[in-house]
Amino acid sequence: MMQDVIFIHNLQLLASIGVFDWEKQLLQKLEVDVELLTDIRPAASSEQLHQTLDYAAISQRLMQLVQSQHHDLIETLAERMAACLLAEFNTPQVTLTLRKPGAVPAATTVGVRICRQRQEATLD
Ligand SMILES: Nc1nc2c(c(=O)[nH]1)N=C([C@H](O)[C@@H](O)CO)CN2
Repeated sequence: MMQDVIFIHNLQLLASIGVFDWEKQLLQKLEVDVELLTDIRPAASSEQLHQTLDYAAISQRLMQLVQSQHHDLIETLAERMAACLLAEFNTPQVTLTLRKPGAVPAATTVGVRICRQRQEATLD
């Protein structure tokens, strides 16, 4: 069973995000954690970056996606991020947490967590 994980924790992004008009006029801080299922053994034995999931490339892609357009809901952005990672990187499953720390002043943070699998994925 494939159970290794490449992860990125607390990737900080500036995004045009929110349902209210004032939120369309500025950028707000978002934080992302992602975990991508993989098998690290081929890369571990070959030491070849192309045989694993490049966390720098994944981070770059998420930053690019966030900057591409305004999103009203963090749900929409989280789904787009997970779909993008499943389509463009060699992983059968993505778990993603998206936080919007400034959204509720009385709370440390708020957000969503989703787990999405590739349609044709078999996990064992
Ligand atoms: N479940 C959600 N609730 C709310 C969202 C959201 O994206 N998902 N967004 C807002 C506003 O944009 C808010 O962040 C402004 O402070 C409210 N609730």
